[in-house]
Amino acid sequence: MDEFAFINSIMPSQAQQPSLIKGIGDDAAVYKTSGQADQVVCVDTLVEGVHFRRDTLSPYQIGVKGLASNISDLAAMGATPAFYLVSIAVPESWNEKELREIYQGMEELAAEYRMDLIGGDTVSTPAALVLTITVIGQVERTKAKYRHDARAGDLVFLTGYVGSSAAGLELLLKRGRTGSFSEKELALVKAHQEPSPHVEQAGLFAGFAGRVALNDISDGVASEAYEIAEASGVSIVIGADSLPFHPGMDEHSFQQRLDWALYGGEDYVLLGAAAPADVKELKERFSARQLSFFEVGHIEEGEPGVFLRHNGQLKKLEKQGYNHFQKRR
Ligand SMILES: Nc1ncnc2c1ncn2[C@@H]1O[C@H](COP(=O)(O)OP(=O)(O)O)[C@@H](O)[C@H]1O
Ligand SMILES: Cc1ncc(C[n+]2csc(CCOP(=O)(O)OP(=O)(O)O)c2C)c(N)n1
Ligand SMILES: [Mg+2]
Ligand SMILES: [Mg+2]
Ligand SMILES: [Mg+2]
Repeated sequence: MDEFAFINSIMPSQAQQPSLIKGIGDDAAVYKTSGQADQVVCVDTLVEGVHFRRDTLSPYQIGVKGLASNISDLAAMGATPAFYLVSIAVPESWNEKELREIYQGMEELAAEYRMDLIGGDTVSTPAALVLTITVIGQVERTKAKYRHDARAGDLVFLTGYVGSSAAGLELLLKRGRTGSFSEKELALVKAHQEPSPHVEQAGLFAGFAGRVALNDISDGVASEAYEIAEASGVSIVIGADSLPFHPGMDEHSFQQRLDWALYGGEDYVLLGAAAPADVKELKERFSARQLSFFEVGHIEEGEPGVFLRHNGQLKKLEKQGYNHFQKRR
């Protein structure tokens, strides 16, 4: 069984509510309200042993990363975060101080975006700690950005470095979070532990009149590019030499950096596509705010697929990346 095939199998065939704009199939759901804004909602879970271990994230960082990864899904729709709800399942091995630290991590990030905690649930569990966060945000009516909006002729872009989180995770799995790291290594470790969701960037996309397709990088560039390709019915070509890597990865081989970027995931930067003239305009707007914007490829007509241009050759990539059910039957 495959995670994505499972999700497809449970997708309702039609909506009951006329206010629904987008249900399952993008980073978050979008629905109309009677006001000026459309509402945007999504939920994501962190599981001990799957998304973190006690030796990869501190309790504070579990809170930060849990909320950051959710806010990132709102950003991938062009939305501004507003509210969150937290469900926590706690095994006996976690004490009250640690739980408070998890909440402190969420609170500090929430304060940056003026988000309110408005509810949740607290239960016990026999084994691993599970943190499930629902976030709610808004976007100006009809301005949400979708994976299905890429067209042949578009340029493909990224709003930040890719591969850093996987590189940081590898360091953490080797040395643990109390290990010693050089300054460069620490930047990678932090990218894994405390990612910054691209909310300001989301605002620039939402405020842009042109068509933009967007997705955030949770499972790796290859997998997220496939999601845009499949949703838009297009073929994506990515230039290996155009992928932006953190200088902390300089001493690793190019192949290693490429693998981390394409298949590592958890970078929580935005991957998108827009027409060349619009990309030029977006680039200027990003530059004026001193935000990164990297052109990494283009869109062609054809069967949905993702290709990597490397050393003058074009290679079709597998839809590989982090897949929760990959090893199951
Ligand atoms: N168990 C589930 N039940 C209903 N919808 C789901 C379930 N799991 C995932 N989805 C939906 O499937 C889509 C893809 O999910 P996912 O790959 O987790 O997105 P993301 O990587 O942006 O978090 C989203 O629209 C999500 O809401
Ligand atoms: C201890 C540990 N092992 C492995 C990973 C790598 N990892 C776990 S989940 C994941 C993918 C992202 O999580 P997911 O639940 O798929 O987020 P979503 O796509 O729903 O946003 C990755 C790369 C990790 N973060 N920590
Ligand atoms: Mg996402
Ligand atoms: Mg998800
Ligand atoms: Mg995933």
